[in-house]
Amino acid sequence: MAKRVNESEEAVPERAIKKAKKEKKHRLDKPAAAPPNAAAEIADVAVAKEEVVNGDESAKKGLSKEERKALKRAKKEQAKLQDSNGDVVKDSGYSSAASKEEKKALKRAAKAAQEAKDLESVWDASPDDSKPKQGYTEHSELSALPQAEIDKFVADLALSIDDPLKQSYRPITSFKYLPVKDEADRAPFAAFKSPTPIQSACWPYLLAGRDVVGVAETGSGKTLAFGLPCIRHIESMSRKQRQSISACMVSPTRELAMQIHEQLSELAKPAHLKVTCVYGGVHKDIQREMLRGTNILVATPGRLNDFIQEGAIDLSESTYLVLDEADRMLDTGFEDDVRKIISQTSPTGRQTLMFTATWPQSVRDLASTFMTTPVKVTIGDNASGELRANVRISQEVEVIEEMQKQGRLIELLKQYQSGKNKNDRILVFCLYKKEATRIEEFIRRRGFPVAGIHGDLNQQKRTESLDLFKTGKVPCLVATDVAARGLDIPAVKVVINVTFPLTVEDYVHRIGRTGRAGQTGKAITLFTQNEKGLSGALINVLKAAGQPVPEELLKFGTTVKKKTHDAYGAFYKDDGGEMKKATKITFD
Ligand SMILES: Nc1ncnc2c1ncn2[C@@H]1O[C@H](COP(=O)(O)OP(=O)(O)OP(=O)(O)O)[C@@H](O)[C@H]1O
Repeated sequence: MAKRVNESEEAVPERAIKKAKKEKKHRLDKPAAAPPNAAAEIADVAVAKEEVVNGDESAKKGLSKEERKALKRAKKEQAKLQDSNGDVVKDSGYSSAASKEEKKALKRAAKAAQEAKDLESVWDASPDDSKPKQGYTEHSELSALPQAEIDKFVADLALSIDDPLKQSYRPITSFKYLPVKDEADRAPFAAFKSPTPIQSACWPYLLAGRDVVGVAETGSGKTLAFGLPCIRHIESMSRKQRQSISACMVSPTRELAMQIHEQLSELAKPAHLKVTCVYGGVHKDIQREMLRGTNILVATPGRLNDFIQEGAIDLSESTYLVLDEADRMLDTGFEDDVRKIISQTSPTGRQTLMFTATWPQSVRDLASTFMTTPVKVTIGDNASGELRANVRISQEVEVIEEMQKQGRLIELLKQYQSGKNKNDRILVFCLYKKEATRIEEFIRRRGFPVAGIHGDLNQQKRTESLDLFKTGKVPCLVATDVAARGLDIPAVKVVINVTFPLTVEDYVHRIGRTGRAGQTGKAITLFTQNEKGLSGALINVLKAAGQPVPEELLKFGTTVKKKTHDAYGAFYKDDGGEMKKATKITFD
């Protein structure tokens, strides 16, 4: 069961505190005459705290200013309470003076120290000193916020955090609570008001060096959620450690890899780290040249494995591994490639991250085999990670006949791309490459400026089409599912699904190209008899997002069938590596 953050605060093990209390009880001659009062309690906590902290300066750093002060006060008090034999000589009245806040602060202090120890044990999986020693110190002002404020934040944003180690970090509710070495490190966030929910919930755990599965709606800032801690991870390394590729981020499509590369390069500027992108469909020579001095590698799996095989890339020192669109990466089409990649990364002390908007049951077990006690962060009142679409997208489903589709598409384009909306961006999805070519031609013939992106086009043409669409020079783009995941294209007003995708997960990603970064969006789906096997799953997605479910769709049935095709993932696997043929379905 997922636990809401901070709910488990009381459940933090305070073994050291208990031990100190026990020893103290033993020492006292008159335990019955000196029942534990607040003063003794506080002193005990202080003793325990000291026990935990003393041997470890870094743990001390885990305390806020307030916590340190409270600790000092408690220690002083304890000294007053004991004579040279260690016996209690008087009740100083501290119990009444000791405020609840101080007790709370001490508890948090003990917890912070314990967490520092726990964390160390996570990193101690690597016995040598060649791995980064990460640590996360909660900003003192964040620690000082009343718990009620944190609880409200968690409830309002529906953050759900399931942490087997129960570290219960407070979400980083504001950029000012983000630990930075230098104020310049905040520059990449200058345009943003506050961290998105997935960023605020994940950052503390990622900065602390934990493995994380992050599930949050499309367009919710997951790239920075895993990108920022990556920079910090490498900054915590010695110069020598940084000489190899320290971090590797894997993405299912070339365009998404390029986009991650672009964002990470911005983020890495203040730290002077080099980010390089390798993907299929272009000559290897230039990419090979670019690899020298790389700190962070962004790649598609096939090209990455090619380079590993020929010895141009060595991931043996990579201790930060991200699978973006993780469910896609772990599905049949990519699983073997991903296994190979993971087997090449550092076997010890590796931090493994998986991010996605959809987290089907079918990949969860496999994912856990690559991770160490991962924290699962889910956003959106969806602790179990059910399939959910972004609720700011209004979804319309029209059940029609196959032969009516083209006519209806033109009607929709006329409706949404005329008058003052002439330049509104519309993304049209098809299922097959040949279908995309045909639809693109059809739209062009009807007088609409249009571009296309799919696997039959060479990379230059794909990049060109995407640029034309991104910059608004061409307001309509026809795409296959190569464009379904991750692409962050500004102001896509409408997504039209001419043919439904193979999975409802892909549907959620396709429509997620609109309504990004807090904006609203619209998705129109033409649904035919041919896709009726997916009607149940689609109905669930519509209902969960509070969207209307047409009667005609209900007629197809509400049963959710198990995913049947192993080709999921192999379908648009599109990098330069060896292409694995889809096993059950063949595509044109
Ligand atoms: N804290 C923030 N506040 C506002 N906008 C943000 C913030 N962080 C990131 N963004 C912007 O939100 C947009 C979407 O981010 P991103 O592409 O990382 O989403 P995503 O969650 O990875 O989406 P998808 O699931 O489709 O891959 C980007 O334009 C990004 O610049």
